[in-house]
Amino acid sequence: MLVVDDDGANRKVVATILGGEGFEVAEAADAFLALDRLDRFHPHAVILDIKMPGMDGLGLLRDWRARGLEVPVIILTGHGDEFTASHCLAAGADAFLDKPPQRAELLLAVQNAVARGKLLEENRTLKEELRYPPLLGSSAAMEKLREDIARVAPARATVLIVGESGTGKELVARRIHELSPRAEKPFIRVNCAAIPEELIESELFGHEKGAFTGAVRRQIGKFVQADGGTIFLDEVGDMSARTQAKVLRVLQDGEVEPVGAGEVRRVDVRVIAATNKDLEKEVAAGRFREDLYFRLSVVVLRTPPLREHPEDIPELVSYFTAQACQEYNRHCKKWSPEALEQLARYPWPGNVRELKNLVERVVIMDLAETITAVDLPSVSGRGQDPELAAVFAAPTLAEFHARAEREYLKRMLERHHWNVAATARAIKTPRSNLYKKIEAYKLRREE
Ligand SMILES: Nc1ncnc2c1ncn2[C@@H]1O[C@H](COP(=O)(O)OP(=O)(O)OP(=O)(O)O)[C@@H](O)[C@H]1O
Repeated sequence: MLVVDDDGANRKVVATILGGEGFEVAEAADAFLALDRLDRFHPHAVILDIKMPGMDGLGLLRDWRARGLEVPVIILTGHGDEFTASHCLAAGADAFLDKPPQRAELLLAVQNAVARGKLLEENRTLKEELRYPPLLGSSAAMEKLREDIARVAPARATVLIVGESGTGKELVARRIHELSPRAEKPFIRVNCAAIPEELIESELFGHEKGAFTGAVRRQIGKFVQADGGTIFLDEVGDMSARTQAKVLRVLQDGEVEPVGAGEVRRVDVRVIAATNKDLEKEVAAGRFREDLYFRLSVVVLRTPPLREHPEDIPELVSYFTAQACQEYNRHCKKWSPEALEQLARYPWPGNVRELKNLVERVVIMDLAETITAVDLPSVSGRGQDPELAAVFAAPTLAEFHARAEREYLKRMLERHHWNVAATARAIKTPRSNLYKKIEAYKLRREE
């Protein structure tokens, strides 16, 4: 349990009750320490006071929830009224108790919170597994990458991961963290390209309340959140010169300066950066600081584009198919050898991400049990499907119906190897009707 209260005597009361029941209790006297304890101890629940100097309990709770921290929170306050209670519950508190806490009431709230926390944790593990699959691929290129990851993980060295979009740079960063001595500490990802220029500095380094217009609350920066752990700067090539200078300072001196704070704080953070830009070119063009580039690129790992290791496609496809079938509740599907060959010939400009999306689309469409090359028009013509384009180019509705029907029948017949009886059965139309349509649309088997 984590007890957050600026009043030491109150903390002791709660800690004594909980300690007496065998709970392990950590304490924090303010919002900053609370975050630190949260990271360090991963408590099963937090007992939080509202009135505290600096950031109050409600602000802290909102901040945690906004960042996706789901730890159960029990609010304890001496100023309990309905208005505050409804605010706390709306902000994501699990329970709201008056001070001084009644032993039985407190224990019941804690037990409920712990039960909910366990469910959350199970849920999170499942979700994480869904979101962060293992780094797949047994090709020589992927084996080499895995070896490099294992080699650099234990050191504190900064790592720069370069590679095209969708090649698994984030997965690599997570693996490095997981295999490092920091694995139990936070892994914080910042997508430098997704944050507006004027916000990135306070996002990374935090800001004081009132530091600029709109800074209504104090914000703890990502570098501080990552203290003891790893920060992953994704799309690092997209940082402004000003932010680059500040990041350089953290790398050189381990110091961060929240916007408007006027003082620095020391952090111990391992930096992993990733980019799909050619950073050397960016340096040459004067858009990226050379000194920062040298600092970041102590170790460089390259994630290979999928077209360089097409032999991994069957393994990836089988993993993503099983995953999608489970997620969308579909029967498990197989891929025909021809379909897999077709995938191997495609150049995959969007790499593994594109492959994963294609597999998901095919699974959702819920075609036959075996997926054949016919089901993959988008990869056979580099994303173009002229037949379908022709259907949608129909000038009238009647013409659209006709073209769509023709195309549909043609594909269904091909899927059933032009066995008219089987096709008719599959699409639930009389065989005679199908023969008529084949005549009318002049459908012929292509050899
Ligand atoms: N080797 C791999 N094994 C399993 N999944 C992978 C692999 N490579 C990529 N993926 C999956 O492909 C998707 C894209 O991966 P990721 O986000 O790590 O790519 P990225 O290189 O960081 O892309 P971007 O540069 O666009 O951010 C994710 O869903 C990831 O799980």
